[in-house]
Amino acid sequence: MDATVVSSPGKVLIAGGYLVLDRAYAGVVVSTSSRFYTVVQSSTSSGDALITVRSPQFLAATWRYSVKLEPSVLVEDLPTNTSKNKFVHLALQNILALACEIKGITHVWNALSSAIDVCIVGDNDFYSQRAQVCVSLFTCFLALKWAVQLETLGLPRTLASLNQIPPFVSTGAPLSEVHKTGLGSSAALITSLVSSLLLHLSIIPPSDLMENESEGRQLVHNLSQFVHCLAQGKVGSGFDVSAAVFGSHIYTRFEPAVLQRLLADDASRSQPLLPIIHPSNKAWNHHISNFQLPPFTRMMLADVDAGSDTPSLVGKVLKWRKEDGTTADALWSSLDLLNQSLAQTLIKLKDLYAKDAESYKNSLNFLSISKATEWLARPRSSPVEQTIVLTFSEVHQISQAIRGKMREMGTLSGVPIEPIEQTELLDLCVSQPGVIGGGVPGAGGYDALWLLVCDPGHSLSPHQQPVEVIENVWSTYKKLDVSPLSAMESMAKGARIEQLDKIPGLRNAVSH
Ligand SMILES: Nc1ncnc2c1ncn2[C@@H]1O[C@H](COP(=O)(O)OP(=O)(O)O)[C@@H](O)[C@H]1O
Ligand SMILES: C[C@@](O)(CCOP(=O)(O)OP(=O)(O)O)CC(=O)O
Repeated sequence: MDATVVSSPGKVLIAGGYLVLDRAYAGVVVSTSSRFYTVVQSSTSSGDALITVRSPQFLAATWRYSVKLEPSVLVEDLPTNTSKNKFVHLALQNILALACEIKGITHVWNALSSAIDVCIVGDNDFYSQRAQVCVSLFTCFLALKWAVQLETLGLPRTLASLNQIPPFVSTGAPLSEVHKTGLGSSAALITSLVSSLLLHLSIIPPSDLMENESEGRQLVHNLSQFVHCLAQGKVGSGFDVSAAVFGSHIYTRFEPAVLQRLLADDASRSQPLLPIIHPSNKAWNHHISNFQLPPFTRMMLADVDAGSDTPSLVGKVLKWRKEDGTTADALWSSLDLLNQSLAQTLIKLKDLYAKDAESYKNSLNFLSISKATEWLARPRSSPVEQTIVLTFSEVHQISQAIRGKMREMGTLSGVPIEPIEQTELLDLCVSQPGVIGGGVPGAGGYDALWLLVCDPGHSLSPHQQPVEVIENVWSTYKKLDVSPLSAMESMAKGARIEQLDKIPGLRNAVSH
């Protein structure tokens, strides 16, 4: 039987951090070209395990499970497992339980008539190369591979250097020690695991993952959100899982009450899943509205420092919001206006391109070689081009205003949302030619930054492309350690069925 392969993208919340936790406010999430891949195959190995899950990029990352379907579904770690993976285990338990409820025990037994091997790999972007240098002596030794590639061999910290690293490279560390870059590894992993197994067990048809709005995709969403909340032990806004399922969009969260009974009952597993997880359950009131970055622009991401602990930032901001409701409400309202106008102005650019591609490209050539503060200095020769330049300039101003409000949130709540070190770096970046805007993604902190730059797709000689200008700023920046990520926006909308041999390096990674 052929392998069943599904990939799911990572995420960057470019606007709406903290606000998106409240259903009254929507966030703008961009899905990334960097993805998690789950490959399900029949297994030739015999033994007690019905399901073997492997993550070959990590040390000691094989988990073997026995499965009972009667009297109730029970997936158990084999005693020989040397580590546990709560996310994977909970996913398997609940996927099989839901599958039995939908298609019956006999169907699931037949689908599992031979043991299965599940292999999970993530694009290199999900894990920081730099962090490996310091996590442990052992990984220090192994990380020399990376250091040798990127520094000792004189390779600059650029996108071209990243491209020279083999796909799905081994991190040389156990999962527990690896430093994540904030692209949402667990959400992308759970979504690709849930989708691939629901497909493999014939619970959803492949056609459902080829469409954006199918019942199967909604089922994947609801089950992935549940498993993710259960594994994380908390209900976040869910924008990360939503991006992994649906791709870039404007996200309004679901009311957490929809999962309350299931989460409370998990230990006894006495509740049926289907009435709650089924797409027809109206209590799932999340809202997904279409969004995509404008043509000929590129999102650039940098992994900045040692990272921030999102839950502790969230706790402090929400505590302050409760204590100073009036100030917070005013801030939330003004920030939301800016967030929504950022989304709509970016969408407007897509429409302007659709109306007059030539004027759009002409404008982009000009924008690419001048700083945003100079874009309106001289009027353009045609009114259409003037409108396009004006609209790009609006995006710049709105994104700068959002940064200002996020800094205000940080100051008022005593949380380093855009700490001064990040402000200095971002100010330097957004003052470069061709840079439209940027900020700290999600909860902010020290760990990452995003930029939107013009990407005209042809040489601007004698000028550098904005992407190159930024790579240069990052690789020569001294005050912080800044590494680019190779991710850009994913044009594919969320979870996607893949062919094993069409993804460079995937078959090789899976066969290790
Ligand atoms: N490649 C992988 N293979 C298996 N499990 C993984 C992998 N990457 C992440 N995980 C699971 O996700 C967990 C990390 O979740 P979390 O700390 O919420 O990360 P994130 O913030 O990236 O979503 C890990 O402990 C592990 O259980
Ligand atoms: C604060 C938030 O609104 C956004 C956090 O976004 P991040 O992208 O910073 O999240 P992590 O993946 O956990 O690092 C919390 C939420 O929406 O759940």
